[in-house]
Amino acid sequence: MTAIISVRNISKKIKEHPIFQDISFDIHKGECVGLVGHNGSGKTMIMKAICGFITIDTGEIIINDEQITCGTHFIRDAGVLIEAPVFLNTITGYENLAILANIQQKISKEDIIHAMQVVGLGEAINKKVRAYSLGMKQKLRIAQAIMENPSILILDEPFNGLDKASVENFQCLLKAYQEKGTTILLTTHDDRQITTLCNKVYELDNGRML
Ligand SMILES: Nc1ncnc2c1ncn2[C@@H]1O[C@H](COP(=O)(O)OP(=O)(O)OP(=O)(O)O)[C@@H](O)[C@H]1O
Repeated sequence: MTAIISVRNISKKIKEHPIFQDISFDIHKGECVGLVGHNGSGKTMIMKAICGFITIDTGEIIINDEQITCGTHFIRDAGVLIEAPVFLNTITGYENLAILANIQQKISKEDIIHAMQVVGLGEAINKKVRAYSLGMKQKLRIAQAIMENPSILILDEPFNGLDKASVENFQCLLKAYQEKGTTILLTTHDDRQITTLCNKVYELDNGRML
């Protein structure tokens, strides 16, 4: 079976400091793969490379048979949650997502509202983002990642800031996505999420795969 995401021998240095070295792995359709490792081990940077947000020095990244190249070929049909997006505080959560949805023009108002409801923001659709709590902002980021019903999800510590019930809700959501064939790459520092969700786990130490 051809891999949806194929990472082949990628390496990157910044100012002679190795960020990640000789990383290779494949992710097949419907798999949920976990990247784990201590702070600064390179998880986020590898995810950024996979999305085409940063350059790599060597190796290649192939997604759905297309080579990812920073600046020209970004990941497509993917929901990405890496670092905090800049939400506008003075408008509602819904309006923020509507602005972002307008870029691709793939989804309707109902799709945005549905995404907000499934992550547990049903009551906060028309609330200004400045009145959102930390966990609510995290749910808005998740809603943004899933709203276009992407075939790939790249999620960097998606459970951060979520309460217990919201963690369980999001786990169920990810399981459902996986069952319908969504390919998922996630990082988390919580072993329970890895055990519950991931088919495969890759551990990083100082930019190298163990
Ligand atoms: N913009 C940057 N310029 C230089 N070095 C950077 C930059 N961003 C990250 N790094 C370095 O890259 C290495 C890997 O960082 P990365 O953010 O990928 O770690 P991580 O495994 O995601 O950590 P955490 O668990 O804390 O999120 C670290 O040594 C970090 O200092």
